[in-house]
Amino acid sequence: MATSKFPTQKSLAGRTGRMEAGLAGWKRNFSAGNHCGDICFSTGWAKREGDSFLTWARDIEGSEFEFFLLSGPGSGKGTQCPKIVEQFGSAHLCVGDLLQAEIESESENGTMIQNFKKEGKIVPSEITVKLLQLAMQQSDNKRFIIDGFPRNEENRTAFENIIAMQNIVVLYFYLGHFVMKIEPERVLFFDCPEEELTKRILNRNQGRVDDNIETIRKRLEVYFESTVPVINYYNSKGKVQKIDAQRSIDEVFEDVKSIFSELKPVAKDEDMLLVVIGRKESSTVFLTIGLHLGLEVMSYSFNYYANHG
Ligand SMILES: Nc1ncnc2c1ncn2[C@@H]1O[C@H](COP(=O)(O)OP(=O)(O)OP(=O)(O)O)[C@@H](O)[C@H]1O
Ligand SMILES: Nc1ccn([C@@H]2O[C@H](COP(=O)(O)O)[C@@H](O)[C@H]2O)c(=O)n1
Repeated sequence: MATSKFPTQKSLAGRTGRMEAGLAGWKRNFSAGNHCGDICFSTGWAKREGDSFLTWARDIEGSEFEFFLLSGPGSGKGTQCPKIVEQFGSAHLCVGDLLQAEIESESENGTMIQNFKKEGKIVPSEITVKLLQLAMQQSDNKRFIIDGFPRNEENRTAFENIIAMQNIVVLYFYLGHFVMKIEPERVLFFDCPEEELTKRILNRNQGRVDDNIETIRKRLEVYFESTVPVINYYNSKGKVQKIDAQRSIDEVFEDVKSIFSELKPVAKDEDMLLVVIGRKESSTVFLTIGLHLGLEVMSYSFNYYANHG
């Protein structure tokens, strides 16, 4: 989460016409000294026309949606992505490429990453998630296709807990639904048999250090052992869209296109209850998030405060 994008308390005070009720509540609590302590809760009803809850939650993360592309090595992820970008304008973030750029920049982790790659092993999430976050923050785009990630449970939980890893935890309630983690909007799975994957990689001819039969075997092993369970996890949540990838590039893209064309179902004029829980100054965060999202705060209160100090 790029908290730096949020307006500061100073700029917040300078904005008028919006969120007056919220500001009044915030000032009351701030002057009562309720802003500092171990845990504070701030809640309020907010509204924004034309956006669904999902889009709204994604704005907090700074993105409208994320698609994960999760399939076996050589299934055609890197081939389809430029086509998606061209047609739908999303940003393509290929974790394999981000790691390769680290190797080439000779950063301190470069050699270690290179060794993982040669072995077909998965680089620790600490590194990949950081690279991914940075790439997302640096992108002007708000729609991301994340290619080749999460490759294992560790990748998945590290990514989904980005928010919790910050000092503040933001919870959203909407009509009884409760979302605490950021998850991808959808997961595309290119279904392709092992023999075809191997054949494609061996014919790829891009000089990759891991495109040899020995490493391909290891990569496929890692794929079945570690990535397939992640795909199954998202499948159990109804997020996976399987595409038969053993067809021509154009035929595969036809299916991809129909999935992307369905995007952005938007509900109208929804009211939402935004709850912010933080170790400090949840009120400020509540209002800053509201402003950042262009929300009209309809009512607001600092409901609960507990000092465990
Ligand atoms: N539908 C297809 N039919 C035949 N060949 C394909 C198809 N899609 C991609 N290829 C070829 O297969 C090879 C692997 O494709 P690509 O690099 O897109 O796979 P990938 O899923 O990104 O692989 P990796 O995970 O190893 O990076 C490339 O040489 C590509 O041109
Ligand atoms: N989440 C990831 C993605 C990739 N890697 C490493 O990079 C290699 C190549 O990735 P491709 O997506 O291009 O197949 C892969 O074999 C891993 O070594 C990773 O560690 N974590």
